[in-house]
Amino acid sequence: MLTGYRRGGFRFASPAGVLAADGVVERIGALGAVPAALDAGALVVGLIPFDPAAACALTVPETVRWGAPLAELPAAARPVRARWVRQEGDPAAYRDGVRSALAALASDEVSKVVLARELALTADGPLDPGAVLGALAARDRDGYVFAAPTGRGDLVGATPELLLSRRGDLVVSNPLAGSRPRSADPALDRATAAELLASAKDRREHAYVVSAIADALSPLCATIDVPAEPELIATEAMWHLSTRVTATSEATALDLALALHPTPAVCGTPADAARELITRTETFDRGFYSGLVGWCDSAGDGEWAVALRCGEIAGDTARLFAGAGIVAGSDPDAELAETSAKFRTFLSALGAEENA
Ligand SMILES: C=C(O[C@H]1C=CC=C(C(=O)O)[C@@H]1O)C(=O)O
Repeated sequence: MLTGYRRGGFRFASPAGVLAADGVVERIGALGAVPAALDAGALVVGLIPFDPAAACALTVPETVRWGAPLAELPAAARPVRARWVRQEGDPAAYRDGVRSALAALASDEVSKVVLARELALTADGPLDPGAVLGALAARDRDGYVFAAPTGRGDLVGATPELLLSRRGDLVVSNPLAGSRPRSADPALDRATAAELLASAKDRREHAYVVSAIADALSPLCATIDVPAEPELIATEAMWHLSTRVTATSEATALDLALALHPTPAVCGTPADAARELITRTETFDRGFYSGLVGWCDSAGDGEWAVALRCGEIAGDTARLFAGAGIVAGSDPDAELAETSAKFRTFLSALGAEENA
């Protein structure tokens, strides 16, 4: 179901199952144009950008199929056989950006900001987004693996972060923030995880996200449960601090997700000052990276993941994105290393490595 992805389609694999949507009944280019009511059984699927005022890439698809979760299927690893001819990125500029963010933090302009960088890889021929999707799905059986058209190309990724799901009236939001790269040495890997869980700086970075989510959800929910302590979760490349917030609400999954987006896991605190600092510091347009990817149905059920660990594939180029939360006490070299580690899953699916 996943590798059959073609431009104009939509694929979204979550721990609940795989959604394959194809064909277009209606294209929705702005959040204000999302139909207030859908025909029974119809879905809205696609991408919402980091900047909610920018154009979105949502559709009401013609056909919708659901399949078993990836974790229940055999993993068919299929590396993308591309010959890479060029790689462009500017790690030094990222480090400088972190330094200016630290100055903004010191002057109390913001308490947290998430800064991202871009890595562009060029192959000697056209890339197949369906093959990249398949390679990511073979490596990540438990996360949210997706492909969707952006207008310029296709955004393909494997994100660990669920912004929000709603089934019936049960709402789940699972923010992540505070990270360490994993290690191939099991003892070092366990020690790194324990160090992350005990790190006051990372707990602060995480707490900004959890409290923003609790504040935004509370007025829209009849009940809400916010665990007091974060837990650890692992992807192939990263450890993260994670908090699973549960709530009950009658609002739709899309309305709830929009009330949260962008959280301090991708923007910062306070949000307006952080967004301004991001615009001033980052040298590229985030587009759909750190936006939302998912679906909502006519009953208001749905799942929206944060579009991270992803790349936009257009022709022979893959543009990858990764960011890291900066708070007082962050170290520019460590944040750069964190973004490199976050690139790793996508790069290994491409059969590539970051040039030092
Ligand atoms: C912004 C990204 O990650 C976010 C999600 C999890 C952990 C994060 C962190 O520890 O900085 C980020 O807030 C990214 O992967 O590009």
